[in-house]
Amino acid sequence: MIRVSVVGAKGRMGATVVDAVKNAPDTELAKALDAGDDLTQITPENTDVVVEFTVPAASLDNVLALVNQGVNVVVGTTGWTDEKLARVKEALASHPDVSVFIAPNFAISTVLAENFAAQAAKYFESVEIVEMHHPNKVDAPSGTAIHTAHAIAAARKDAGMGPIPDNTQTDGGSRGQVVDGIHVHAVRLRGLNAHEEVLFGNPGEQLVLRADSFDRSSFMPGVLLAVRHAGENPGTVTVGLDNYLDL
Ligand SMILES: NC(=O)c1ccc[n+]([C@@H]2O[C@H](COP(=O)([O-])OP(=O)(O)OC[C@H]3O[C@@H](n4cnc5c(N)ncnc54)[C@H](O)[C@@H]3O)[C@@H](O)[C@H]2O)c1
Ligand SMILES: O=C(O)C1=N[C@H](C(=O)O)CCC1
Repeated sequence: MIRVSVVGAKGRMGATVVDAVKNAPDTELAKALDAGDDLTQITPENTDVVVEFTVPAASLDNVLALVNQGVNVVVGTTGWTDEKLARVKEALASHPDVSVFIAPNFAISTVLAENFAAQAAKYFESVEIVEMHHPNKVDAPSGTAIHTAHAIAAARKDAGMGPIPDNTQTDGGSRGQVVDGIHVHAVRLRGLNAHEEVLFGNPGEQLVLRADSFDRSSFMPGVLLAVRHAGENPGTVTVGLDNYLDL
């Protein structure tokens, strides 16, 4: 049995992970901790891997503490930047037996949509991203949309494409946030969970890639997949569930 601890266990995602870990045939719950709890309770003696779903402001410190305690970490919290990733790599250099895995999105549909978007990117002049989430979400744009924008921008750059055409002369904020040259629009609407559309355009044609997570259960197969792979690449940080899919 894989012994899994959950940090952020009282949150929407953390509580769903606790149930998934209890119900999977090959995992068992070790510790379930939330804000204010002492993370030093989690040790390699009681835990094989920690799943961390908290808030962007707390996640880096949690991951650093857990790495320093010698346990593998699977992270779903958003807000990761190159600077934060560099801090994790630095910590792993002193703990070469530990691995960290971060996924902006654990839903298979969304991971596939992002992969398809990266493939489509070089064939379309225009692209914009619309992400739509429940109104309790604290960050915008979503970590997934930022990750998708970077993947599309990298594919456009590899293909030697120039800037996306846009003759907007005045913008009162209505064109969204520009991430790596790509406009990203965030919708917060009661009734939604987590949804993303990537709109591609050429003269006379459009391609729309859309992924919908209607329920948090959509993330659990991906979380369990990452848990089962935890520790495979010790001393490294891996980003993206696509690393564990046959794409
Ligand atoms: N990767 C994915 O597939 C995926 C899916 C859904 C949500 N998310 C992300 O996961 C994060 C959590 O989302 P949520 O909807 O569960 O949020 P939430 O607000 O419901 O839960 C966050 C939990 O973290 C706890 N917390 C806050 N600070 C803490 C700390 N320092 N130590 C321990 N626990 C702490 C809070 O008390 C709360 O219980 C967000 O960043 C969200 O964007 C990622
Ligand atoms: O509900 C959330 O919050 C989600 N956050 C992630 C993001 O910001 O991309 C993944 C989807 C759900």
